[in-house]
Amino acid sequence: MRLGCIGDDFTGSSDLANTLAKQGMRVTQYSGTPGFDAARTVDAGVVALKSRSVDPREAVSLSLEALDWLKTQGCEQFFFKYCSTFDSTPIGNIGPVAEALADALGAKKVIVCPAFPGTGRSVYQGHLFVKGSLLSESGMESHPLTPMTDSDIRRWLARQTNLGVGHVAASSVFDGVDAIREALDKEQSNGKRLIVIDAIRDEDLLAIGRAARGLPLVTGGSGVALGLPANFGCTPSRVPWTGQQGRAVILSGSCSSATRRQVAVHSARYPAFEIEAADVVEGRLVPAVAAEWLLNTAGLPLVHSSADPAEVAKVQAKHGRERTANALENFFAETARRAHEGGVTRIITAGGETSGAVVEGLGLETLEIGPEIDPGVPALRAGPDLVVALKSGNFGADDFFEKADRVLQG
Ligand SMILES: Nc1ncnc2c1ncn2[C@@H]1O[C@H](COP(=O)(O)OP(=O)(O)O)[C@@H](O)[C@H]1O
Ligand SMILES: O=C(O)[C@@H](O)C(=O)COP(=O)(O)O
Repeated sequence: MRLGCIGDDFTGSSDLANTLAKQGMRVTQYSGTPGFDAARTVDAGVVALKSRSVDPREAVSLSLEALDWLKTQGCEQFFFKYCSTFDSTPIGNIGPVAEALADALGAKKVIVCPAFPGTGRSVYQGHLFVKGSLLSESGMESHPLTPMTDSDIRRWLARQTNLGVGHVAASSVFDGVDAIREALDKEQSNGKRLIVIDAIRDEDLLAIGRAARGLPLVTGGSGVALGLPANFGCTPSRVPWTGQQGRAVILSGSCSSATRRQVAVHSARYPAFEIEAADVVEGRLVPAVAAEWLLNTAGLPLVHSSADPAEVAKVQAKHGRERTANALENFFAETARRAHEGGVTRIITAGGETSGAVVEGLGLETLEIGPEIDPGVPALRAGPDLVVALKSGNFGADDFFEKADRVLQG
């Protein structure tokens, strides 16, 4: 293994794995830090953690454990993957984890770059934009767990860390690899260790990737990983895939705008079961009921709790943010387990936390990376009789669910 990656959620990890696989690396995604050695054929290992929304101390300890394992697998460079919308709170977890990894690796200048132009995320003058809106006006300001109310990544990150936060401006990035290296060195000599870099286009990310050659630690969205495989001699290639026949279901616990559109489009054509969060938290609706409905419903059935921000706020005010999230995540995990037990062979999930809960609930240890369904979302093989797609909240076209199932079938 040459590139060791730590993802702060499961959809994000598959997004990163997808980028690396398309650029020619042989990639495996692991659910949590494995208790076994990676296969010798793996070039890049992605340890998926559910560390985005936990206590910062837990996130640091999970990430350091993953780092230790990746080191023992022989990695030469490490990548910390977080969301292209920089999902975090004023106290973490991006800053604390990046700081701990930098200290553990003795990294003196660490790139921070959430840009992912393929999905409309760009960083300019240290500010993050999502499809033409500032991050704080993109809908992310009302995310159920990590509301992003400040688009200035430098300012937001500085609240989370004791390390100096620097910046490399677009003008240096446009001037190419040497200018980027010079700008990083300058920030380092000014005492800045976490350095936000502007990036607007894929070519910017490729240049940043080349400039990152030899740096022990790189952090960002999957975009900035675009240029890393070339540093290891890899070239873009077609990702092999054998499809999976059988029955499919969709589970969505994402309340992001893109998912809500996808849920609306899918519900107009296929059976859909909308669950009320309060029914789950208060125990009126149990997974057995949802699983039975899925197993008795033909077509491409969808179970979802993808409510709008006002409804989310209402249930959170009554039951608390964490309690509501945990109840729903456990609900989806158990529903998935029962559906798989009942013979389902293709599972499509929407939402990072939701997907993490489902993958852990199903006990899936490793995921092999297949072809891309929509930007940032690959098909994944979890075992001889199960394939999955883990869709990030704001990724995917409006007809994503139908399309995902076609790709999973092969
Ligand atoms: N109707 C709802 N009300 C409150 N919280 C919800 C509702 N539906 C889902 N959630 C919770 O909101 C969080 C959504 O996060 P996630 O699954 O990561 O989606 P996304 O990828 O869109 O951010 C999860 O913890 C989920 O359990
Ligand atoms: O970088 C991204 O945007 C994604 O890979 C990702 O991490 C999204 O997270 P969720 O929206 O919580 O699924």
